[in-house]
Amino acid sequence: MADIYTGGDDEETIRLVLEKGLAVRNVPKWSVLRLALARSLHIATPPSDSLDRIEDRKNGSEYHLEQVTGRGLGSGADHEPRQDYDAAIRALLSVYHDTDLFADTNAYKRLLQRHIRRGLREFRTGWRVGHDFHDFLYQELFSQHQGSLAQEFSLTEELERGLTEIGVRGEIQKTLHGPRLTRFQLHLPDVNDLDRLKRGLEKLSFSLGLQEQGIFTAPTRESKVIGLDVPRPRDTWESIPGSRLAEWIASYDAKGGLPVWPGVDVLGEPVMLDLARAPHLLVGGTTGSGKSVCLHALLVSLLRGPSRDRLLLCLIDPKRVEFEAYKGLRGLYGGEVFSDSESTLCTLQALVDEMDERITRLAELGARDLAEAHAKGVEDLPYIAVFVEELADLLMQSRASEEPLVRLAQKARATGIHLVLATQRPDAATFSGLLRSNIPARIALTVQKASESKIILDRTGAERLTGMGDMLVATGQAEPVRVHGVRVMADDIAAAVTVFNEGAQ
Ligand SMILES: Nc1ncnc2c1ncn2[C@@H]1O[C@H](COP(=O)(O)OP(=O)(O)OP(=O)(O)O)[C@@H](O)[C@H]1O
Repeated sequence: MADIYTGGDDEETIRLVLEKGLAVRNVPKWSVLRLALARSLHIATPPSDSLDRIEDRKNGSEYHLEQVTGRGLGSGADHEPRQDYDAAIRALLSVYHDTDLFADTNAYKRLLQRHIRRGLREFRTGWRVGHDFHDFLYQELFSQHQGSLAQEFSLTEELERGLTEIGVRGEIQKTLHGPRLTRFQLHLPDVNDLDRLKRGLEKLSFSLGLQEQGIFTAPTRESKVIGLDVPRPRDTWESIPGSRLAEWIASYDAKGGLPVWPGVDVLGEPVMLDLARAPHLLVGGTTGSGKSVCLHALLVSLLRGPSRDRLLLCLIDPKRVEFEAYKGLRGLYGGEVFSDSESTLCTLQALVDEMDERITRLAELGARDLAEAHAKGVEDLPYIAVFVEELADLLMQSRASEEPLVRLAQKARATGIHLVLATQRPDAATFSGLLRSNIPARIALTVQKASESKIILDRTGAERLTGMGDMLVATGQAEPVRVHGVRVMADDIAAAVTVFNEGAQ
């Protein structure tokens, strides 16, 4: 009898990882199972027992402990290297689950299977074919490492040398560490040094070997002191786990509205924006920049947020992959995730009708907006947050969808209907003038060209971000804020959906 079972979706993930991710031949499938186990053990909370249910057994497979943990291997062979890690893995899981799994082999196998299936699910939801799998795994497994003192020291020295090279005389007064960047507070005795510094930023990045990632300046309150945000090597980055969202929401006291937390600022403080005030948002970034993870952070914020009992989500996903995890949500507008162009167009038109009805209703109530209607005790008008996963695909499939989108962007603000439009192709055809002028809030993840940054933010800069959820968040007129995104994973989404559904019962 086999020890570990997988489903059809697990097997498909294993196949993709081997063929497209690791790009290797003749490597056994169970080596991916081992990677999946390592991935799952990096998550602090135990895998859920719902992972015991295997939907598609027919296309699944079976594995033995000999393959996965090497049980029994090498024990008798004289000169072969020992490859039996079973006791080590059993010990690891015993500590993780705080139970003696040496005394209960069935429980051991069950937990091992849960971990492996959770790890595979993380690969499925976190990694996309076409993205670098090694990079993905590296980030997943090693991103929590802190920078050493020696690294910090050498970065300071290199920066001082680079500043001299571009002719800037400055003194580093303070060094502050954020999750990915180090902020150097630089005192410039001569104001002309500021011009030299700004002109020389590209050379300075080059001198520090930062390639396309840039050094950004940040104003400070002190006279003649400027902040220089310098990216650190990737293995010193601190990832921002999805569990932080629940903490931030719990300590948020204001009632109502649609607060969302895309991530933390350069120094690690949470950054919030209220979608109800935004009132519509564009999220742009090249493929692999972290757009989908960012959308999940916004969605999880809403599902756990203060208006969760008055919220409908309208999810439109022409790619059909990103919003799978929300299919069981009770608060889905229209009861489904929309993907084909016909039903999407109908839905957008229905939203325009809903908006018009709400405008009349608000006028009758004497309320200026939905928040005022709620304050007057109106119960039957929930907020509706409309998420479009890929605006460019939607418009390519159905140009007619633009008209209802523009009408919503122009007039839906007061009625509590808010748009979040995401695209990996921020160009003038996708984000047309009419949408641009009515979608004031923007999030730019890393883009390839400065011109794309200008389309999203009306300024350059996003082409010099560090990728993987690094973003510039602009609301209204204020300067964009640099934000490192929350790393939301499948478990965070599943937990938020459960919290929401329990409240909706
Ligand atoms: N906030 C984050 N912290 C750490 N890593 C991240 C973060 N956001 C994204 N990543 C990494 O970047 C990868 C790509 O993210 P994501 O799938 O969201 O990109 P995308 O822009 O939606 O790509 P595509 O447009 O191809 O779907 C993730 O698998 C993850 O490894």
